[in-house]
Amino acid sequence: MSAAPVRRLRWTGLDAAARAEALARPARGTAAETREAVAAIVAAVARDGDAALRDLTARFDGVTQERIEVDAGEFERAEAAVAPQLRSAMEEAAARITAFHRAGMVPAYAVETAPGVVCERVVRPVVRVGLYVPAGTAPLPSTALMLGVPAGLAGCREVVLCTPPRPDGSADPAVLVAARMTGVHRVFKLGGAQAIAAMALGTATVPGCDKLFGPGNAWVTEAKRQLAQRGAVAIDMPAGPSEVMVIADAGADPGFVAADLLSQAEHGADSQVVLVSDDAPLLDAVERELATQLGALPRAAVAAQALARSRLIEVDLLEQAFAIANAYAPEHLILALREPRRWLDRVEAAGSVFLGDYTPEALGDYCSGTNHVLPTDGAARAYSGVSVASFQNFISVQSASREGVAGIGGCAVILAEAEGLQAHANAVRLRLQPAGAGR
Ligand SMILES: NC(=O)c1ccc[n+]([C@@H]2O[C@H](COP(=O)([O-])OP(=O)(O)OC[C@H]3O[C@@H](n4cnc5c(N)ncnc54)[C@H](O)[C@@H]3O)[C@@H](O)[C@H]2O)c1
Ligand SMILES: N[C@H](CO)Cc1c[nH]c[nH+]1
Ligand SMILES: [Zn+2]
Repeated sequence: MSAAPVRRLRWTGLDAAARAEALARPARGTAAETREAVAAIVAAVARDGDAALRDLTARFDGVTQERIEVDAGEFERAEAAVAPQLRSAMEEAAARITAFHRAGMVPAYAVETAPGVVCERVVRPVVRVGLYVPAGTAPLPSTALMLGVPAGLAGCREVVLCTPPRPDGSADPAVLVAARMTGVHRVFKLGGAQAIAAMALGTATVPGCDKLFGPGNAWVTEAKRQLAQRGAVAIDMPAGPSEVMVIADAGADPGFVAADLLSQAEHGADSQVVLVSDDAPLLDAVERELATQLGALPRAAVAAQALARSRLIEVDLLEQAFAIANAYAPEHLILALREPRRWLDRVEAAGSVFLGDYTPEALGDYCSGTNHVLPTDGAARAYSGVSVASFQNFISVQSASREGVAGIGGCAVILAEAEGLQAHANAVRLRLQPAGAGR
């Protein structure tokens, strides 16, 4: 397969409108069509529960389901089907994901903010969580690790996982092994918007969850958005089609850069890959490498479609590249630069950053230890990737002694009266009276 023509742009020559257009994510299919299709799927699941799940799975996955939930026999068959080498790679990855995520756990704390007044924050797991593991174009057992490990560290009481069925009606064995490895309690063979609706709304078979996690295609992401918007469930973040932006200088290896771009392009036709460089010869060399490497990929057809919607941007100065990256807020940002750490302070919005020529994004996808469930579509401006905290609630607690309220109560009374909220003022003032005075 020959390389798809990747759009090449010179930043300096673009006016404001052309720059905005250059950084806009291309519309996926027709967005309105996706919105309407998802609304209909959600309405069907709300109305008909399991019957709708069976219909929709037949329609979109081509599978007629007797049983939606994975049973003990299927888990056993999965354990037997997964090669020992794959199992130990998953164990190795899970250990590093655990190490990184455990180190980032936020502790409870307490502060005496005034004599006799103690303010605390205690940490509790979200009780029932729903994980989505994609398996449309490729089953992603690594996503089961990325979600299962932090859910386990948080101590969630019920961890439910949905993943699309294979054509024979079974779930991907490696996804099942990863689910078991991380302590997931129940697995359902459901994909797409119907899986999200089932976990958000609950059906006779699938328990309704408090919060949903995980990436997915346009239907999955839109279902999460719609269900969160109507208050049916909380969600982690918008985590849609994969994206990578590479900022490369003249010293970057064009082969490495092309390989990193293709590694995200192969996820799906709607993946976004963008290269920004201050070196025209590097951009030329990457274009040539893309053509060569693409031809050898089994998923060349998918990657070529993604490349056709992506771009190579030439800038005058690397400073401009960082302004572009912060405006675009990519899911993944690779700094293929000679002194990448020196530039890190300039990064304001990105899901995950990869420093230097020897840190391919694929390491973060699988086994460096960081999470690969990350905000897409510019959501990295305000959202962070999944962490243990995503699976926790942080509850503030305070206690004041009689002396404590005596010390700070006057402050509350003044503020309450300024807001015209007399009952608030009374609730404090009553406690400021000497013991037994009029009570
Ligand atoms: N942002 C992240 O953190 C992150 C991480 C991993 C993967 N991803 C992305 O996740 C996505 C996975 O997508 P996928 O498609 O391979 O798997 P998926 O599991 O997300 O979607 C497959 C499901 O989509 C449903 N579907 C298919 N066609 C449909 C239609 N016409 N109408 C309604 N529903 C339909 C089916 O029910 C099917 O089970 C990719 O885009 C990948 O880039 C993102
Ligand atoms: N790159 C994806 C996140 O955008 C994660 C992934 C899973 N497997 C391979 N890659
Ligand atoms: Zn990937």
